[in-house]
Amino acid sequence: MNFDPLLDALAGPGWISVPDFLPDTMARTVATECAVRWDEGEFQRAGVGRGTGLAIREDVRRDHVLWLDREQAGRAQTAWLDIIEELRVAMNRGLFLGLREYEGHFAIYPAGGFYKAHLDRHENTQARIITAILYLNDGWQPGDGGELKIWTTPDDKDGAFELVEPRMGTLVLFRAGDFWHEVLPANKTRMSITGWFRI
Ligand SMILES: O=C(O)CCC(=O)C(=O)O
Ligand SMILES: [Fe+2]
Repeated sequence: MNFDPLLDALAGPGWISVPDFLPDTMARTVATECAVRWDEGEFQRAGVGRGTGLAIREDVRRDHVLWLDREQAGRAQTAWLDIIEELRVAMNRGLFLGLREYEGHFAIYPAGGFYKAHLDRHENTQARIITAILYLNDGWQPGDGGELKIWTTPDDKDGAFELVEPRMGTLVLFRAGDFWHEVLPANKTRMSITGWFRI
């Protein structure tokens, strides 16, 4: 894969949205694996914070997550983790980010789900450097909701923003500590993989 446009965007504006980053056939198989694990009841309510500060906050976010795990990954999930690893190496080569690992989870927002405006960097740790989100919604249409609202000026939560439609195969990358973002209420079940490259 050619990651140059992604690296240029991260070095410049600091964020990018890439429609059809994953070919449809592959994105669909990832989505199917996600749906199967959901049906098997393997997801948990997502929390806010980390460690002993982790709390369920229905006023802040209403998604359910399942952490990716190479040991338990199906074929599609493994293929995704391989692409992520290639991207990690490319970012380290091109941008000298010194990223050591990736942590990611499937996320499902049932109808009515949202995630209020936030930054992806936890208090007291700088470890999450780059956020990567892959959307898995087949046939997403305006009106389905669940757009990602991202404020496009670093550290700014009031100014210019863009809305990203969570369409099957779209990838969003941004510098985790710099960009305020929010998931608008979903009107239909919304699926994705969200992950972070860490130092
Ligand atoms: O799914 C999205 O569009 C964003 C999710 C998010 O912001 C997060 O999980 O931290
Ligand atoms: Fe986030």
